[in-house]
Amino acid sequence: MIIAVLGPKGSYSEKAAMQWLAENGSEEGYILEYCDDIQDVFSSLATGSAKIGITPVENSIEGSVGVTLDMLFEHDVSIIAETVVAIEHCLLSRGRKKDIRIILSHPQGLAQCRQFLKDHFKGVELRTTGSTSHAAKLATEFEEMAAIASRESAQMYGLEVLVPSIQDREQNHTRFLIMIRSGDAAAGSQYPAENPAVKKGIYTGKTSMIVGLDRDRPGALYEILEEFACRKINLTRIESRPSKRALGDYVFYIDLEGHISDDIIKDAIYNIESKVGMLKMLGSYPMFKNNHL
Ligand SMILES: O=C(O)C(=O)Cc1ccccc1
Repeated sequence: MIIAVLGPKGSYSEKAAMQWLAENGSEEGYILEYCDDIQDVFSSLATGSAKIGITPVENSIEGSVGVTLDMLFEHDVSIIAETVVAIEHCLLSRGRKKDIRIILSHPQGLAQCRQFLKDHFKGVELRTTGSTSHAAKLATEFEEMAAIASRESAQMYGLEVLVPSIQDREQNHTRFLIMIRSGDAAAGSQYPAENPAVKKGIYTGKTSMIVGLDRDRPGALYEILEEFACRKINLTRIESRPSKRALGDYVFYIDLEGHISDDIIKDAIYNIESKVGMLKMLGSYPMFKNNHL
C-alpha cells in the first residue's frame, strides 16, 4: 500500500503517517511516496499512484491550511482518519547564527515562528518551500541558509540545531487528514464507513462536509446549523472559505461529532440537503483522541 506524504524524508507529514500507522498497529507493508507539495499528494491519489494521502489541515497557532481545504473541494477524496502531531520547530543550519542571511520553510513553518523571526532575524530574507524537510535539505547547500524544520530533519540532513523550539507558542499541534480516493474500496476496506470501533463506542465518530448556500439571504446559515442544534449534534469546527466564484461568496467547512451510520446524523444531513445549493460529504471517521494533548 503506497502512502503519499510531503517529502523529502523528515517532513511532519511523514511523522503523521508513522504515527497513524502505529495507532493502527500496522507499520509494515506500507511504502511512502514523497511528494513536492500538498497539491501533488492529491494528484497522486487522483492518478491512483498512491492509495492513501496524508496532508496537514489545521494548526493550533496558524489555523487552517488553505491549500488542503481547497483540494478537498476540488478532488474526489474521502477522509478515513485524522491524527494530531505535536510540532517542535527548530532553526537548523550548517553555518553559524550570525551568518544566516536566508531562512527557508513551509509557509506554515514561517507563520508559526513569526514572532521569533521578527525578534531575532529582522530583515533576513524568508523563502517558502513545499515542506519543512525540503527547506532542511536546501539549507545543507550554503552556510548562510537556515531552515525551520524538525529536530529529526537536522539529524537526517546533517545540520546543527541552532535554536530549538522556536514556535511562537510552546504548545503547537497540527491535525493531519488521512484520505483515499472516493469509492476506492481497496484502500478503504480496512476503515469502512460502518467502522466497528466507532459502533462499539471505542471511538467517537467525526463527520466532515462542505456546504454551499443556494443564495445569500438572512438566516441561510442559521437554518443549516439549526438542523444540528435541534438534534444536539456537536460541531467541532466551522470555517468559511472563498468559493472562488466571486468576492464575498463562500462555502462552509463543517466538522461534527457523530458518524454517518448514526441515524441522527443521517437525518440531519437528509434535511440539510434540501436547503443548500451544494453539499459535499468528505467522510466519517474515528475522531482523534489523545489525553496528553
Ligand atoms: O512541511 C512539513 O513538514 C509538513 O508536513 C507541513 C507542515 C509544516 C509546518 C507545520 C506542520 C506541518
